[in-house]
Amino acid sequence: MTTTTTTSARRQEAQPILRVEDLHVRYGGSHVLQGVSFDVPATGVTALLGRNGVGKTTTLKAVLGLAPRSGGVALAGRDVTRWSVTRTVREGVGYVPEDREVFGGLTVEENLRLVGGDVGVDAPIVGELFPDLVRRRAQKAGTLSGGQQQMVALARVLLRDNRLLLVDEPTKGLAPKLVTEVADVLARVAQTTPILLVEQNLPVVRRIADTVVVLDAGQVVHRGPAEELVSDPDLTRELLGVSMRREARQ
Ligand SMILES: Nc1ncnc2c1ncn2[C@@H]1O[C@H](COP(=O)(O)OP(=O)(O)OP(=O)(O)O)[C@@H](O)[C@H]1O
Repeated sequence: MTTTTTTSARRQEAQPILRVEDLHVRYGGSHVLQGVSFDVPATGVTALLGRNGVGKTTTLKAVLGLAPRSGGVALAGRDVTRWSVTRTVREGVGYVPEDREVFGGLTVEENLRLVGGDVGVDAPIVGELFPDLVRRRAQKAGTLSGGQQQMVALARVLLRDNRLLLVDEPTKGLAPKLVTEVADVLARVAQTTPILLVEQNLPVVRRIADTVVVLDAGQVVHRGPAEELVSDPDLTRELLGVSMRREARQ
């Protein structure tokens, strides 16, 4: 009896927050995802990697239901494949898309109140993770730098209760200092909420990812610990077409 309880507790502990099984996406005649399967553990950062155009963004969209999908998607063991996007978001899947999509004509405060209701910038998590946004609460979001806009996009999603975050290339186009700041914010968020992260910047992957999933031509070609991949220049070259420069690895 004791053994059964222990086994069941272990099984629960080991249950992934997200399970993707044999996921397919077709856009017209183009078969973009061709049977993608992977798990996202219930803790930490899982980085979804791959060369340009292999289907990383499409995978995030298919998990949410924003891309036409077939196959299995389970959130904490529940099959969500028939759920609407709205329901999936309400059930705790937060999405930060690649293009940031802040409302440029609205202030930082107004952008956050769109999802944060009465709280907005005054929410404790904003003060804790984004003090700069609190200072800039009255500034129009369209006049913020790319990095600051990324912080608004992240803060907006974090005002909800999330069980899983899908974050698409949050450091793209940012200056090195801001890349580090965004990575640090994500690392702190991941202490409480698992993240599936599309990221091209390998030093960021090394800094914050625990696990990696590599796509190529619409299929998973590698899964494993992040450190194993990023510390192996031959493997990164083979799978991603790039390798970590020596100075970036230090
Ligand atoms: N709405 C769409 N209609 C048709 N084709 C699409 C659509 N969205 C994406 N694709 C195609 O699907 C493929 C995968 O695109 P996706 O954006 O998922 O790749 P990615 O790995 O995220 O690329 P990148 O690293 O360049 O952002 C590409 O060939 C792209 O042109």
